[in-house]
Amino acid sequence: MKKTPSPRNVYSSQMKEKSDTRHGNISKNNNHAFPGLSYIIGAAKKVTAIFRIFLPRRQKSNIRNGAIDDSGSISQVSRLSYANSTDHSTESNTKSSRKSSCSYVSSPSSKSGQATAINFSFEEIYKATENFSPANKIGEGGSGTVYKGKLKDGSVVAVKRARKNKHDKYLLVEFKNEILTWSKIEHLNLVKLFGFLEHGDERIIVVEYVGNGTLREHLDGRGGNGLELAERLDIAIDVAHALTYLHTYSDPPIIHRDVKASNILITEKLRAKVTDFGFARMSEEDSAVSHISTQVKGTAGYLDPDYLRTYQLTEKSDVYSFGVLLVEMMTGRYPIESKKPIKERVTIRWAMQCLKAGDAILVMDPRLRRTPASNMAVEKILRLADVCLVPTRQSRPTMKKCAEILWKIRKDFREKAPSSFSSSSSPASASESHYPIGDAKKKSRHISFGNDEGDSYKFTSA
Ligand SMILES: Nc1ncnc2c1ncn2[C@@H]1O[C@H](COP(=O)(O)OP(=O)(O)OP(=O)(O)O)[C@@H](O)[C@H]1O
Repeated sequence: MKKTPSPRNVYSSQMKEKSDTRHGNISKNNNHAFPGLSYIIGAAKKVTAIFRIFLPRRQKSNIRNGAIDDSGSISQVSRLSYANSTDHSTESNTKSSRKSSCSYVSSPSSKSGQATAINFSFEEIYKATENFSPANKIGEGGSGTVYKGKLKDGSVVAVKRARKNKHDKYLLVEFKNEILTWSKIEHLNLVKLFGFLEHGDERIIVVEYVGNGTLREHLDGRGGNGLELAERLDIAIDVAHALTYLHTYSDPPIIHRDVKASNILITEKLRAKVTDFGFARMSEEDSAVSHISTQVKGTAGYLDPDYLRTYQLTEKSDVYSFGVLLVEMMTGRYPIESKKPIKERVTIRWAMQCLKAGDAILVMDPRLRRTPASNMAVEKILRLADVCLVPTRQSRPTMKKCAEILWKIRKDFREKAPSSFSSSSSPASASESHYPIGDAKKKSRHISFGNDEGDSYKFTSA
């Protein structure tokens, strides 16, 4: 177990903040015993030909947008890790087609189950994206710009080009961390890494293209018509599977640290793939180490308060973020709604209060069709969210348990509303009535998920 410094000291005097209000990512560095060093070095040793690791030497707080204090108010804070510069000059590199300075790799088509990532050349990347043609631009994130590309073997890929910042070595550390972590991952519900390019101040990641927008866009109705409950349940289960794989079946276990609706990409069949491993952390080799004391990173509104308080990172921080995500999926709201009345601003707080008052129906996304079966399913999903969100991490379920509970909810919902799973599903109409939710008054944290016959999953929190 790592020795943890006093969070108070770190907060009071050793954090620097910088502002970028577009994003909500948070990164707070505890550098007293910065285990990132040992982690990166350890991980680097394990991979045969590896990156030269640049270790952070200074302390900083990296918070991209709003953080919530105990009273639920939002303070403007920022993130340093990715720079503001939009300098994407291609000229300096257009003549270069040499391989990048990172040389770890193998073929993306390898079936060995080993980590795979191609070390792309500039030439390949330029060809794939037609010189980063604006016509191929598909998105812009806190870390840079994303382009659609086509590799010479015909694979369609997303090319993520990091924003340049020569002065911030954290960018490089994060980039290398992302490649190292991502290259170890292979799961249907996780976006696959194809390769990377790192040379000078140019940092590019090439990943599987998932072309149907983000979950957040779907919830906003920007892609499709807002997702039916059955589709949301399938997506929640996909995310639970992805996180179960990372926590339980990947070697070493991986904590994603930035689970949020905009990091979940949706396929044409409305299934989910989790992306973005910029903040992910691998657990130490030593299985006795159950948590890591580290920089606090994540996104405002999704961040585990226990992690913020103690700097101890465990997989239960992802479980907390997953709880926030479930609430987001059931309500359609963002985790922080700064334009709503005060009591509704922090969506999880508002939703959980309504749930406990027996009014889960009030928080249900107005786009969702109201039926007795869907009302019941939403209530059960919110109860699962409630246990994911308990303040003490030990009391939260594992992701595997969350997946099992969601399967059961889906099975019951399918039995009660088979038509919800057919193609005839349509969004709620304003005229459809609201049905009361049965058993909504349960206030105990000891909850059961199951059918009326008592066939249930139980989870008891503290
Ligand atoms: N693999 C992909 N396939 C298709 N589109 C993608 C892919 N990855 C990202 N995008 C698109 O690019 C946008 C920006 O993605 P990116 O991961 O850089 O940023 P973000 O997750 O929104 O922000 P941040 O990096 O600050 O968390 C996404 O919202 C999505 O629309």
